[in-house]
Amino acid sequence: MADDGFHVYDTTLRDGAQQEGLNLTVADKLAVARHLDALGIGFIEGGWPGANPKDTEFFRRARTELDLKHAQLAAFGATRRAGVKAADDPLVAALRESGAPIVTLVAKSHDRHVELALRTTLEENLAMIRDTVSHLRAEGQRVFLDAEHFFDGYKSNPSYALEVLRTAAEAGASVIALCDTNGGMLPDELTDVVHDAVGTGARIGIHCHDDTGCAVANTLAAVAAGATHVQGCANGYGERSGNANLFTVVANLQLKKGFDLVPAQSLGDMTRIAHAITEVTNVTPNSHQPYVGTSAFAHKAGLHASAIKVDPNLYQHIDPAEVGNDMRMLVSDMAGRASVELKGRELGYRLTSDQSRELVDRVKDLESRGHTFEAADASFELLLRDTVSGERKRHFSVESWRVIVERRPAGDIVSEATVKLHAKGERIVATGEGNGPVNALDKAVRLALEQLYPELAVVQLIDFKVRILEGTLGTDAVTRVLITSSDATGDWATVGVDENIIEASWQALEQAVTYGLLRAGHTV
Ligand SMILES: CC(=O)SCCNC(=O)CCNC(=O)[C@H](O)C(C)(C)COP(=O)(O)OP(=O)(O)OC[C@H]1O[C@@H](n2cnc3c(N)ncnc32)[C@H](O)[C@@H]1OP(=O)(O)O
Ligand SMILES: CC(=O)C(=O)O
Repeated sequence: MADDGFHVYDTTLRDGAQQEGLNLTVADKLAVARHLDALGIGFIEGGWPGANPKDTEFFRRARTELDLKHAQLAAFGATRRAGVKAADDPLVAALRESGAPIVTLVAKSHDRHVELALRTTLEENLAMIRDTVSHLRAEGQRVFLDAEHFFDGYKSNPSYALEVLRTAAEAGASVIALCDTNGGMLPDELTDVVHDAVGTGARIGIHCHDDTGCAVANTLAAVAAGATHVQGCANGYGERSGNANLFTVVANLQLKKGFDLVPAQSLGDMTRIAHAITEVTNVTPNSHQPYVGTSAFAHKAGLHASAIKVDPNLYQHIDPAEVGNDMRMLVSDMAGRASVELKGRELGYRLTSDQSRELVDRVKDLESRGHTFEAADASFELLLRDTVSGERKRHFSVESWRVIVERRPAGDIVSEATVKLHAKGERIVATGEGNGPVNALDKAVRLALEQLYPELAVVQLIDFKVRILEGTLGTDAVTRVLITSSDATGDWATVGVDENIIEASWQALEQAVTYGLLRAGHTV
């Protein structure tokens, strides 16, 4: 087989789908395949046709519905069963009929598995590999082989494990991926085994699971030892602790090791694609995921910020733009002047050194009382504006608020809030009813302000989190409320803290409305 360059092989739709809680429809699988293709991935394993109707359907629909620009599809399946001809095995037939140009066969390479799981002889296992590979090759398909449990098999019986590789290569498999199926390997011991496998002359690939937290490191070690085909899953999805995170592997090889795996422009789309895939899989994105996580370039420590102010490279291993991510400053009690100055710049403000110092002091003081600004960007921006202008400026002021919670004779519980506000020279009294006190307060404030500020109609309260914090400085426990609000173009979070949960909610609500009005262009 002519050398077709280094392979990046994705198995999200097969091994990734083996993750607990991940369940993809055929339409989801087609959508993920399109995202991976847009990233420039070379091979996409679509599933195991014949094993379940969904995967069979995926390959049928892929023929007409997938217009892949970069990737080739691979169908995954097992070697023929013991004692059966490859041509007569129905699961092998499904691979043949999948229409995929490539078949990836999983084969046993661990003597104990052959004897205990397949319940056949070592010779028959080699025959199963030889027959199935040659049969599919004769049918015009390219064959890759996943040598299951290769590393554990090598420890148990190295000559047999290597014989599996030779047999597959001689029968026409163009790549043999060494699988760390149980995910128990560490990079140093894996390297030696990969060297021996490369020594057989077969083209070697690598497929690692993350049970030791080393799947990416093991993949890179295998490449250093001569593997030229890497397998993994989007966002590290996979059975148990997951598979090697293919996005991390690709970014590491391309940005650190000089491999030319995907177009630079596509690499710059990696963060967007990683998140788009989480939308399809409905798995909460891991904010700490290397390269593409929202926290991957988020800086909290004051000392880091002060160095970043001089040169971002001092605390970043790459320019986040290379993978389509952004640097973010987090403001908290670990901030220093540089942190708030950079955060201010991010928000479009230039702070003087006195203003930065005052703002840091206010942040540290408020955080010591339970506020949290890294989770409440909008509250931080309001605090920054107050600091810059030297006074607390709001679109409205509050004379008073009151909430009544009533259990009615029928058993339903209704909350009623009354607010008395001053805005644009008017005194406004409004009452709102809701299913809880905060809902009632929210309705009352809107009712009071919507006539003066009609834009509030699109502002919605979308999340409300309450946390009871231990008392500090000898005080009783206090309540922290975080509110997330949204309008047509985005969302923002605000924080309130008080011993009384309704007062804490009110503070967060009042800031949420104020910030919503600023977003709508109402300056104060
Ligand atoms: C390491 C990996 O992740 S490999 C991928 C694993 N993925 C999956 O298992 C998901 C899809 N699997 C399935 O849908 C089903 O397991 C099927 C359709 C493949 C097989 O289903 P069943 O026929 O009901 O059998 P079962 O699931 O119990 O599997 C055991 C059979 O597979 C055989 N088998 C196991 N591994 C292999 C192999 N590498 N090559 C050939 N046969 C194998 C066993 O010998 C056993 O055969 P037997 O029934 O003749 O004794
Ligand atoms: C084939 C495969 O997924 C494994 O051995 O882990």
